[in-house]
Amino acid sequence: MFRMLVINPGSTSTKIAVFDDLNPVFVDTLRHSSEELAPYKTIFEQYEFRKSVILNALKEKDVPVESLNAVVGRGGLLKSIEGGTYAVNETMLEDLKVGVQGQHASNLGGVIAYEIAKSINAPSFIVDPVVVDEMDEIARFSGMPEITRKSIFHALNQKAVAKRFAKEKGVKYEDINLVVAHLGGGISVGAHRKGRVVDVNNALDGEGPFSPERTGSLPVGDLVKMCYSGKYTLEEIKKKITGKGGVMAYFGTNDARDLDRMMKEGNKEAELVYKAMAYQVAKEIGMCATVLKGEVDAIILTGGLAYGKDFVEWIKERVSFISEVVVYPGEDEMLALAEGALRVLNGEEAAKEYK
Ligand SMILES: Nc1ncnc2c1ncn2[C@@H]1O[C@H](COP(=O)(O)OP(=O)(O)O)[C@@H](O)[C@H]1O
Ligand SMILES: CCCC(=O)OP(=O)(O)O
Repeated sequence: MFRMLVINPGSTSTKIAVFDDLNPVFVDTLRHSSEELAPYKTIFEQYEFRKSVILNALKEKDVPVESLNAVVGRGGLLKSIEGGTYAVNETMLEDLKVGVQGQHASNLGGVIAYEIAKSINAPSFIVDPVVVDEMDEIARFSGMPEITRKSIFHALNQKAVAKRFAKEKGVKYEDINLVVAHLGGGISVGAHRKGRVVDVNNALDGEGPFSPERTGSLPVGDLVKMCYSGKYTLEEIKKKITGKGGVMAYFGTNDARDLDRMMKEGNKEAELVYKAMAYQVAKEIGMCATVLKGEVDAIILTGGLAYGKDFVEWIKERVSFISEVVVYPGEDEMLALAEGALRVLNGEEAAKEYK
């Protein structure tokens, strides 16, 4: 039996779990308000805060660090790579610290996993990081030769729920076509063609629907004017797109439950913004259906926002004509991380090397 600590830092939460093989000892979601994270200027400055949250949770649950056989983290903005389980190595640590493709909480997953594992001489891994890239060549064009579209998305959960759906239907993931919408702090909508995510919006950096804390795609001319207005620094503009965009920009919160509550209290503006987010998700799903030439076996809605009953209904009413819509609220990321690490610990597969 192998005991694994699983660490999953997201933009609005740190999810942690301990598994004995695939049996959960505990699973916990620690949500972080925007005020709580506001004092940290960079993702890396959150390192001590997020690590202490994890170590405290282990203490509270009476799980000694020494009882762990491995630590696995959600991997971050590394160079684009194929999916799988990777051993954390020096090159990866450097790239996570720098954030070679940008800044996101998941950059801390591998780093914290490595540090905790090192203290007990155990191995550390990441699985299906946010830079998994299976995009078709045709999907990479932006219309400006200097800019290539990138695959940055909730790869771990999109793949995990897609495989769960296939298993429940008794078919192989590699034999079906799906559109998967991960609805979290960031939103990604991916076209899965026979086991490969052939197109997906960059969920981090200004593509796709707006989300609880991101703008998604913007009217580019207006954005350029804003950039040259002299009113904002580069860092301020970047923050307006990722972190302070979307629902956060309209209402000062990245917690969709606040939006839900405001709507139920009769706030019409909150209702419209909430509905507009669902509208944009539905449009993105429609786009992915065209990528798959209309051959869509199912649309899967997942992530924290998929707990919102109204939100799910608003999306469903626009996309149900395409195919069956299946809802897996929350995520299967913790189990997927444990499974990825266990396959290596059991010797079923070798850990991939990050170069
Ligand atoms: N019951 C719920 N109803 C509506 N939104 C919810 C609910 N539970 C969580 N959320 C929202 O889901 C978002 C976070 O999703 P999650 O997938 O956990 O994000 P991340 O991993 O990106 O931090 C937040 O905006 C949160 O408010
Ligand atoms: C970087 C892409 C994944 C992402 O946006 O995750 P969160 O929703 O957890 O921020």
